[in-house]
Amino acid sequence: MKVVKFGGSSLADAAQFQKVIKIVQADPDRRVVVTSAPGKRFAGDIKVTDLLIKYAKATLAHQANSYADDIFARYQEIGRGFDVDDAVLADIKAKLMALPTKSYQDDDYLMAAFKAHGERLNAELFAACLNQLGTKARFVDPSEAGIILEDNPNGSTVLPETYANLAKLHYPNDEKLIFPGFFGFTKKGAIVTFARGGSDITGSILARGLHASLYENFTDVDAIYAANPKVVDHPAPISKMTFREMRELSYAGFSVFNDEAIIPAIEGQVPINVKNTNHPDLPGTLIVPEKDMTTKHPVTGIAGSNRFAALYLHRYLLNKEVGFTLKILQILYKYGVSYEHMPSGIDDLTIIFDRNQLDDQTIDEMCKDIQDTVHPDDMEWIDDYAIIMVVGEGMRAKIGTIENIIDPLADHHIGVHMINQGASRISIMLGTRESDADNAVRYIYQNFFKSGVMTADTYQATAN
Ligand SMILES: Nc1ncnc2c1ncn2[C@@H]1O[C@H](COP(=O)(O)OP(=O)(O)O)[C@@H](O)[C@H]1O
Ligand SMILES: N[C@@H](CC(=O)OP(=O)(O)O)C(=O)O
Repeated sequence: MKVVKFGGSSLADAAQFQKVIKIVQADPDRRVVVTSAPGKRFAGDIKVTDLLIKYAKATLAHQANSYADDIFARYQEIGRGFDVDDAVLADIKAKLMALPTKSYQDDDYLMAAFKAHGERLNAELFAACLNQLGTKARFVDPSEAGIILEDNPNGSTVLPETYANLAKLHYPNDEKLIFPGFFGFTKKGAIVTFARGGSDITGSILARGLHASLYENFTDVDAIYAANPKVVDHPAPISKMTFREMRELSYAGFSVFNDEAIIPAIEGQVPINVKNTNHPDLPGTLIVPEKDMTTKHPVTGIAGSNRFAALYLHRYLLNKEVGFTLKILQILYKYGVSYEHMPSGIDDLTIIFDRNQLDDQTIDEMCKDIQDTVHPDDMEWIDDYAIIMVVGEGMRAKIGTIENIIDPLADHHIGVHMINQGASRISIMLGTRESDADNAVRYIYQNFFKSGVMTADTYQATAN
């Protein structure tokens, strides 16, 4: 049995729905389908999830608005394209209109419930379209399947009982089960969502919980490429990579697959196949537990992400001082802030944060507290910090990779603030200024893939 997930770009309108339905019908093993909310139809379009966020904010601000009509228009266009029953569309409209009238634990839970309706209504509509075309399908609510998540409304994680519940779920041979992605329920029954891009996580949880033989993840690119195609022109496609490589690359900016979504697949050892809805016959990228790696090709991919900020601290004899780091960690704990990395030198420490979890007021108060508590000689908040991650299982056995990463950056006068080739032996992490990040990815890519180090063609040939 295969679990198959379709992203927002694959379900953006009736024409895309048509392609997805053909894919689902083409393979009887595709028995469990996960849908995202309708995504962008063209550059500059707005995803339904983003419209729902605006709708929630307007509701919280008691502002009159027409977002429910705008959102409904997206579903109506799709439903009309398949002649679905008027009652199905009327039900979608009623659910959208009713959202502001329901009661919620607090504003964050309201936001989660609004957002979740993007996938919920799309899954209901998708099931209706399949049935209309004669393919038996049933919408499955996450509460019915027992997808139980932590009490964290907009960045939740799965609880272990979900897997015990999924073990009891029956999936018949003659009926497709259609699950909405992105959300689940708390033990108290409130809707909570994963972080943005979290429909990938739902697919992965179902693949693990239902012991799928494959998790197919359909999107709008032919493969996962060795660099983001929006940064590097025609990057080399990756035909096969390991779970660990994907985890590191998605963490550092390969947004094609959510970084948390890899975890359930690893736990269940379910291979993932990322494929293109618009070219379903192409093989895409296969993500597997282990792969054969020749030492000739150290790098699989290069990712860059601007979502970071850093706090740099300098104090002489830092290495001799007992409890310096502990005091800082206690301050982070007090503000409920987690850190991503903490590279250090003899007298220096840099703490790298995910900028998305911090507001300006928290940064000010936290920095003041650190200043007053540990009295550093020098302290700097770097708001425009980027992380570049160069990843490849082949790096473990290859000496000299670091030169091929650093040299092109030095040649182009790109400052590197941090290099970390620590615990993970399959990646090297660099810190740069945000404005340098895209160029850093381009120059490193060129050095490995376009010069004598490795070409896109030889890379593909060996990866196959
Ligand atoms: N290394 C990469 N390879 C392929 N796509 C990438 C990569 N890095 C970033 N992307 C982006 O990820 C996008 C697909 O992810 P996403 O927009 O979340 O799709 P979906 O709507 O299917 O969920 C691609 O269109 C591409 O712009
Ligand atoms: N619709 C949600 C969840 C998601 O995973 O979407 P997509 O598959 O379009 O990335 C979002 O936009 O965050």
